[in-house]
Amino acid sequence: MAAAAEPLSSSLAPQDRPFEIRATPIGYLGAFATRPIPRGTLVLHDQPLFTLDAPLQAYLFSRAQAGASGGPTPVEGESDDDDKGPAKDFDDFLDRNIRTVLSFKTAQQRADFWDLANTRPDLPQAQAIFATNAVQTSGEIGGMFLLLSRFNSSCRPTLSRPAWDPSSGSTRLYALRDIAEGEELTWTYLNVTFEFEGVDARRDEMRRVFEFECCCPACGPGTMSDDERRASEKRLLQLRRLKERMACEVGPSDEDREARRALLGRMAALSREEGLWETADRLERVLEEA
Ligand SMILES: C[S@@+](CC[C@H](N)C(=O)[O-])C[C@H]1O[C@@H](n2cnc3c(N)ncnc32)[C@H](O)[C@@H]1O
Repeated sequence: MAAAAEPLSSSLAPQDRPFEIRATPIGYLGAFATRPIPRGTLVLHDQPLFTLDAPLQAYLFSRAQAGASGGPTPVEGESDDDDKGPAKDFDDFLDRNIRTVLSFKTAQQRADFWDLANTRPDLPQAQAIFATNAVQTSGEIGGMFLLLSRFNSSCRPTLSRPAWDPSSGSTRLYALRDIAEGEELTWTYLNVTFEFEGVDARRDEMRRVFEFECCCPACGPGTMSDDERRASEKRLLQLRRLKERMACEVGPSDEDREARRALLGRMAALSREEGLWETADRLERVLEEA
């Protein structure tokens, strides 16, 4: 299988990876290209240090609250914290389970985990690091990836969103366009349904979901001139309107089909102008089949 031939980024020496982790101009860490990366290149391929299945954890917590004992031991996350008494709440329960999982990892892996960003001081520390960095693998399962955790979000990302492969238990991120040496490697934390929203709506959504102010090149203050910002907002508004019109062009006639194709072509071109490369590629694939 082709996937098996692609080495995990974490198994490569840092100098063999096409990126390095270093400070961004803002001060926190990020990943930067150390050489030109052609469009389509597999940039990051990694396996999680561990995963947490949210529904399973909720079930285990309710079981622990109910004082359940005996019966089969659940596979994931049952900790041996009996000496500390019952967990105070769900966050405490998750924190303990993460610590238990970590106790089976190497000293280096544990040190790398504790070194990751923590923007959730409201949570117990292990759970806070998980909440700051975990990435969805499949369904409601969160994956804790040590390298991917250093990649920041951008609303005009240079990389695709992480694509989870259940057969290899690994995730892959690809270059969406040619990337120059020194450019930051980013992906979009926001769900694609938000891709056509304007800067204020995106920033609000980032704050609501991820609890930080988005400083990416498309959102950060001073990253665009007023003219560029106006042009961007106009393109996004056009894209939202075209998307609404697409929903109406569902008829079976040749004319309807041509109208759909014209809309898709216009949307793909606008997306590309806006730097929404992944969306443009997706629309072009739909256009080929329309
Ligand atoms: C998964 S970590 C990314 C790596 C992190 N910057 C570091 O220093 O390790 C996620 C955190 O990075 C910061 N971050 C990521 N993308 C950002 C963005 N577009 N604007 C502002 N902060 C961002 C936020 O603090 C967020 O909680």
